[in-house]
Amino acid sequence: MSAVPKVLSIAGTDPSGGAGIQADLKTFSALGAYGMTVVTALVAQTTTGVTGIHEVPAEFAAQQLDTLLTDVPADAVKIGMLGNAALIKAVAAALDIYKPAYVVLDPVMVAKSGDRLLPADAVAALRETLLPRVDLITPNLPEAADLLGEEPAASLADMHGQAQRLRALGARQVLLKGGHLDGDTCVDVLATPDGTVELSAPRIETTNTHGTGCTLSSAIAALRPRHDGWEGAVRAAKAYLTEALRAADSLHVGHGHGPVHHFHAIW
Ligand SMILES: Nc1ncnc2c1ncn2[C@@H]1O[C@H](COP(=O)(O)OP(=O)(O)OP(=O)(O)O)[C@@H](O)[C@H]1O
Ligand SMILES: Cc1ncc(CO)c(N)n1
Repeated sequence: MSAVPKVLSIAGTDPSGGAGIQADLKTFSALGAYGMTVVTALVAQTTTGVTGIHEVPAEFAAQQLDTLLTDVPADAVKIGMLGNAALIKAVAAALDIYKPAYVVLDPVMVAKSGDRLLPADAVAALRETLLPRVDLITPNLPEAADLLGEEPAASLADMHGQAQRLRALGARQVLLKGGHLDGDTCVDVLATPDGTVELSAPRIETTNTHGTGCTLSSAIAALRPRHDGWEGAVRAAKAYLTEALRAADSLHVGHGHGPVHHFHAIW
């Protein structure tokens, strides 16, 4: 077997364990990767919403990155909640220094509960500073609309157009997630330099959707070192997420949108 990939999540916390850095670590472990973390923000949140955010000073996020990456290089990096423009710039600077092979950016802006996790005035920093430095971005429909300054896509045809326009902004690969559209299937659009493909999965009927975006982006980061290209890693990650949504059926956590379940074995 090839060496175990060491995968870093740079993200905020979720004490309920369903989203954020906790979801990322569970995903890494379930997929056989070695997980590492740099926390950007402590978030008081659960399945029902966010009650407070305590951001880490950008210099201290940089110190965590330097301390970690000088000892343990990451084979892949997933970036989630960053919270403000200073944190965005600190992460961009670390990418320039340490040059990890694979970087996935989930441009987290708003939690499923509707609470903002990135102020509107920091979206430009994300677009201009980070987007050109990463390999893949994984926006949902409202996030793509915010990055482009357009209305959210209302159809698959709109999604194709927006995925292409996000590439034109400098993102090398774009996975535009269609979970927010209606229908029996959840279709995401992957735009790469080779063209645009639709990735479809059955829509699981469940209210346990807390952490779907975090799980998908960290699964892609964990799987990318084991695949030849982005499309294979993204397809495998989406299959994993669909199983985690199915497994959430036996999980009863909280009074809001329950988390997906990273079921892999019973010992
Ligand atoms: N009910 C469902 N069944 C199957 N797949 C789903 C379902 N809901 C979302 N997905 C898939 O989950 C992934 C995340 O999609 P979504 O658009 O919900 O992301 P998100 O809004 O960023 O999530 P989050 O709220 O965690 O930030 C996509 O691949 C989407 O197609
Ligand atoms: C910290 C964190 N990151 C991402 C999400 C996804 O919405 C969340 N709820 N919390």
